[in-house]
Amino acid sequence: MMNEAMSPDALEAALRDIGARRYHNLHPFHKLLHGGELNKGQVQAWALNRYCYQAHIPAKDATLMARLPTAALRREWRRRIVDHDGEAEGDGGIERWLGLCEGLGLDRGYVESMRGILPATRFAVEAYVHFVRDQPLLEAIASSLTELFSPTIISERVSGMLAGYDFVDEATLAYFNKRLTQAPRDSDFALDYVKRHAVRPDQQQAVLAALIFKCNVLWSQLDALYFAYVEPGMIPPDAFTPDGAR
Ligand SMILES: O=C(O)c1cc(C(=O)O)c2c(n1)C(=O)C(=O)c1cc(C(=O)O)[nH]c1-2
Repeated sequence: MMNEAMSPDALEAALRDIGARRYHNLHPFHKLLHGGELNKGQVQAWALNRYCYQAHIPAKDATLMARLPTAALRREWRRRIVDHDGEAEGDGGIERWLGLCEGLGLDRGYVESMRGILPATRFAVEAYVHFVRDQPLLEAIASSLTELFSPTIISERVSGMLAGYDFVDEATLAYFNKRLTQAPRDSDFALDYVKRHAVRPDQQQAVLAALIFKCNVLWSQLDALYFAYVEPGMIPPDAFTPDGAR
């Protein structure tokens, strides 16, 4: 534990160092996904499970927004909810994620029901929602900072998947185009907030821990996918089975 406060820039460097060592671009499942080395069933399993994450993000952001003290902060944060839910039926990131799932041949109703989600996916996603609901606001905001690192992985993913899979095209991956502008806008705001408000050493250690927690939320979802659909291939009862009965 450090006893002295870091400068805002040193704090940013420490946050970025966490991303460099723990962000989910480093996970073996992502390396397979982006390298074109998975089969269609494995890519379907990824999209299906990630739907659970996407679908919970607006709930997470609504609980965070409820605790923001000013109209200016709430206005800023509410854009995230609109980005995911859209302004109208048929619009927004969740809809685009469903489009990705359908483009991969999954049934929309099956995806939305979340019946085939891995138990560990659900636990990880719920842990994130509960963390943001229950922890101090500063830590809740800091937990979104994985998005600082997402533009790089999204670019790698889109080019890797287009090159690697004949069952994927640009329309299927449309979700990611918007994220390339939304994520930097959101993470710039959150980073600025954290640098201005995490001034004491205990606050700085808490925001670093929050980012580590969030990296673990993302990492453990990929562990579960790897264990069920790559090796040793242990699919839990009632979870999605590629080409199998649903
Ligand atoms: O494709 C990715 O690897 C990736 C990563 C992350 C992230 O780092 O948490 C998010 C997203 N995508 C994403 O699409 C998204 O909407 C999102 C919201 C959040 C958040 O914590 O509020 N993270 C992410």
